[in-house]
Amino acid sequence: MKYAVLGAGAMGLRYGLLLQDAGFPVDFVEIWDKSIETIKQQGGVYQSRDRENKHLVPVNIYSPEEYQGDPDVWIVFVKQMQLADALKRCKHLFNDKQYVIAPMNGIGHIEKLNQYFDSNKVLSGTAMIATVLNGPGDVDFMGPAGAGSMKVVNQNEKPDEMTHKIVEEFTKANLNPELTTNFMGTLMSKVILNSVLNTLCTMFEIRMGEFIQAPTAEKLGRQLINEAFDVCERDNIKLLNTREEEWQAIKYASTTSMPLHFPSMYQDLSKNRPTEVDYINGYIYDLGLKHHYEATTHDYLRNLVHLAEFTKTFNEDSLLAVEK
Ligand SMILES: NC(=O)C1=CN([C@@H]2O[C@H](COP(=O)(O)OP(=O)(O)OC[C@H]3O[C@@H](n4cnc5c(N)ncnc54)[C@H](OP(=O)(O)O)[C@@H]3O)[C@@H](O)[C@H]2O)C=CC1
Ligand SMILES: CC(C)(CO)C(=O)C(=O)O
Repeated sequence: MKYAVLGAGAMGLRYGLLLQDAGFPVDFVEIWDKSIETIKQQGGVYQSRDRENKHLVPVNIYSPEEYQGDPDVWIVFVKQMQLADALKRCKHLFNDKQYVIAPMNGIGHIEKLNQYFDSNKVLSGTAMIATVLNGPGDVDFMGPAGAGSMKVVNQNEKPDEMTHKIVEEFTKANLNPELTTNFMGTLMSKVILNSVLNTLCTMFEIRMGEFIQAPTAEKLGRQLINEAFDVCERDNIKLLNTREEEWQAIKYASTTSMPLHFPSMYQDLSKNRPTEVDYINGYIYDLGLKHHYEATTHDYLRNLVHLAEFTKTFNEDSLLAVEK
């Protein structure tokens, strides 16, 4: 099938380049001007693995306004905050034959996708695939070839022929997809993992492998997991994991599958950009509120991440102004 990847950042490039390498036609539709300019100018994307073997891979890249293709499947990988604008800029490109899959972190994307795609053609999922964007058009795949895995899930929880074809082609591309039929349970299991790892590693500027060695890691992690599970139970979400399994998944990712990874939230903070925390811990807190339950630890942590964002953009001049 023909794919268009919306977002040529870390994950968009990883998915698109792997599919292209497996022989499928891929176009990249990018919303970040600097990235389009750089990729066109350098004649492709620089791809490396664990910082080694950096090489140039030619790609097709367009702005939404330039693109004229009609893909079978859109793969959407932008930050949650960018999605509404990205979809608006692409709306002339969408039609009712196309499917969309968006395995982004956090929750906030589904209702936005539903403004343009019928829910029967919306797939989401989760990506346990660590990837770093060194800069525009320069992507680093973390882990050996074939590393990482993902879950694929239909919004209507009814896998059809197209779903199976997507899973088959993603398998050929080494993305290791597993099909599930529990929409919210699948998404929330990853939201919970990110609510622990992305926030805590980001604020302390540490890799996942450093976090997990901390004597307090388990206590911190389990408290967040317990609160998030309490919220999900109130919302009748049947999670894929038990509380214990969720902690073990965090432990496994941090010790075995990606210990050297700084979660993607850190990559935002370190470049002085806003994070997705409102779509992760913020989503858990807001969902709790709907059931008159306050997930206070998640709220507190969300605000700590916002404090970290603020300190990164703090301007010394404003302090001088306060002194006067
Ligand atoms: N990276 C990962 O390992 C994983 C990410 N995800 C999820 O995938 C989705 C897409 O994330 P991801 O692919 O990581 O994000 P991206 O790499 O797409 O983020 C790139 C965006 O960051 C901004 N940016 C500005 N300056 C820079 C710079 N110097 N270097 C890098 N980026 C810059 C640009 O937007 P602007 O200028 O508008 O700020 C650009 O569009 C998110 O939901 C994320 O949580 C899921 C699993 C793993
Ligand atoms: C790869 C992983 C799972 C690490 O938490 C992730 O989702 C991220 O970096 O945002």
